[in-house]
Amino acid sequence: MLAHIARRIGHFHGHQISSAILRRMRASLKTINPISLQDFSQPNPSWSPEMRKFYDHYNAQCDTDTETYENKTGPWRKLPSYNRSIKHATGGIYISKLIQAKARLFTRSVNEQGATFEYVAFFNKEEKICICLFQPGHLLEGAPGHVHGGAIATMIDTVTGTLAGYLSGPSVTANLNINYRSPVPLGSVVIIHCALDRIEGRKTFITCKVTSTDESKVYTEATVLFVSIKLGSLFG
Ligand SMILES: CCCCCCCCCCCC(=O)SCCNC(=O)CCNC(=O)[C@H](O)C(C)(C)COP(=O)(O)OP(=O)(O)OC[C@H]1O[C@@H](n2cnc3c(N)ncnc32)[C@H](O)[C@@H]1OP(=O)(O)O
Repeated sequence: MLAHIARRIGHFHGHQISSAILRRMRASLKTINPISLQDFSQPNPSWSPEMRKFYDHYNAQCDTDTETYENKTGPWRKLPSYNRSIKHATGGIYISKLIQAKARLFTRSVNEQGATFEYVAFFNKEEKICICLFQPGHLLEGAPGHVHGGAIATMIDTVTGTLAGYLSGPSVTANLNINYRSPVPLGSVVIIHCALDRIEGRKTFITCKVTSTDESKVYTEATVLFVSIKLGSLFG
């Protein structure tokens, strides 16, 4: 666990971060609470047998043991998912300390297991792709019995953004273009497939497709543009 924390402090999505930002983050580490380092993408009782089956399938093909962080062989890396983008970083971006203390990553802001965004993502560095198993919960309803389009957009933004971050460093979404092909049933399990299209200077173009687990049904297709930024610009 400690090695994992150290890796998270020195890197953002695998990219080295500047020493000034690092100093601020280290200073704020004094307040670290081990409980708050919970990885929310670990299996929990709300996961359906199908979600668990596909998690086991990809987890078995990972390059790092999820529990011990020891190396093994496999093309995938399971990405941990915390409830803050960059934990404990301080700076001028928050209106008040109260907001800073209460801020949570949107997809991890509801504590009730299974109610909203249950997901786990895996990254394949060699192929520059990311897949995410997503089980949308009952609080994400849009059309009756189906998932709200904004919730689907949120997950597409999150997973493509994660891939862009790993490939190009700190980036923000500049353009998100979505075609909704078929409604996603609440409580089902879908796979969000993301792939690098191209990188042009600061611009990273990612394509995305949401499908059923057997990939026979396409629910959603998207293209997303991320623009890389200096991490310091987020900290004032
Ligand atoms: C482990 C933790 C996991 C945590 C995992 C969590 C992942 C969550 C991911 C969520 C990500 C978000 O939602 S981020 C939040 C939503 N997004 C935002 O708030 C971004 C707001 N927009 C901005 O800040 C800005 O507009 C930028 C940074 C995008 C661009 O501003 P800039 O830095 O001044 O750069 P600028 O010169 O304008 O643009 C650079 C190049 O991009 C092009 N460009 C810029 N915007 C666009 C656009 N909308 N459509 C087409 N092209 C564009 C320009 O033409 C230019 O191309 P050329 O001339 O070079 O060819």
